[in-house]
Amino acid sequence: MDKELQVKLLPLRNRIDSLDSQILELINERARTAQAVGDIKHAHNEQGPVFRPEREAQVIRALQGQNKGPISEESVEAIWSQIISVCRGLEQEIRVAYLGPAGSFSEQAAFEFMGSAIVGVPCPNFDEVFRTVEAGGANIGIVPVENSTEGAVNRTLDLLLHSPLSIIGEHSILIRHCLLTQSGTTEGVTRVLAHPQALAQCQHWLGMNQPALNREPVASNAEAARIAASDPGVAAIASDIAARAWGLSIVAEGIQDDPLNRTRFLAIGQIDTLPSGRDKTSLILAVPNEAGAVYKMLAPLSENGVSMSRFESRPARTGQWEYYFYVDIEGHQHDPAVVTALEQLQHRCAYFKVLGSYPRQ
Ligand SMILES: O=C(O)C(=O)C[C@]1(C(=O)O)C=C[C@@H](O)C=C1
Repeated sequence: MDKELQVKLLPLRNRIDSLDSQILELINERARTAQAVGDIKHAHNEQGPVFRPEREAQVIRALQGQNKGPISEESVEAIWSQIISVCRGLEQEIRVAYLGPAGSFSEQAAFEFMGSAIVGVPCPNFDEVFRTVEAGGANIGIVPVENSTEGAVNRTLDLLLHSPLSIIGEHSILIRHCLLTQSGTTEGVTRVLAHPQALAQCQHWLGMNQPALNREPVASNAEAARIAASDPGVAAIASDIAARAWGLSIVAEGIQDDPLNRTRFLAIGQIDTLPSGRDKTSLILAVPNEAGAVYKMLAPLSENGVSMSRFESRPARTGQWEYYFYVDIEGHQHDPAVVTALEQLQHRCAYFKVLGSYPRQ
């Protein structure tokens, strides 16, 4: 390196070394303090959850509020999610279940939401994610609930209906699909495998660029990558992370029809999340199949100034054109306006379930 450049850089690098030493000492002090918090939690209630989603959201939002830059608010979130993850991991080993195998978007969402200091529990399907968390094999589950191109993930909605678990958080990620094969070309390839949602999200691109490939649905994109890794006649639609995980080559990147394709994931668990100051509450409702019933059912929300941010319906499978309505509202179920609205709403519904309140992303 040029001598003059070295002379200029040296004091700045020395300063960075000294700052890093201070940051390291402070992070370790923070970790020891979190361990002390953990000791108190364990002493008070052996089964008590170490993971407090509302507290983590408050810590990050407070720091974003104090941040004077030049680092961005997203960077504050990324750095402190990781610091908190490590502190939490010292308090207790946190197991997180999601749809595997390695390299799935669910895995990406799990590690982004919970940080790297977790033990991943990949599951073969969404039912198994719920079952694993319900049975205590994992503390948290991560499941997709909606995609910006394809809409609701119906299996997740159906599982939420009967599960005793609560929604404790949400996290959305950008979905970038790639076409993957062993060779990096589609020569000799006859089939393309992917999760049905991914096939739907790439249908236009496939029609224009790979019309000869037979499209076949499988349980997950990562599963498609796993199969492609052992069969040169198979292409998979999956992430670049899956390409690395399964030793595949990328034929084409960003093949989803919508370049801003996002999927929102829910964190599910057995925790009663407290108000964080900026929350959402998810409900499942049903009313008899009568004129104006849905309108009447929802009136208590607007009457109490509670905003609805999502409304989705699923057939109740009674053969009577009856539906379950999946409704997200702003606020926490303990907020006074929400308490009143939910009390009134419950009286108008044939079915009423609070899926949980959790910090808004
Ligand atoms: O405040 C707590 O309850 C902690 O356990 C500390 C801490 C943190 O590192 O800030 C870690 C885990 C919890 O999910 C919330 C916050």
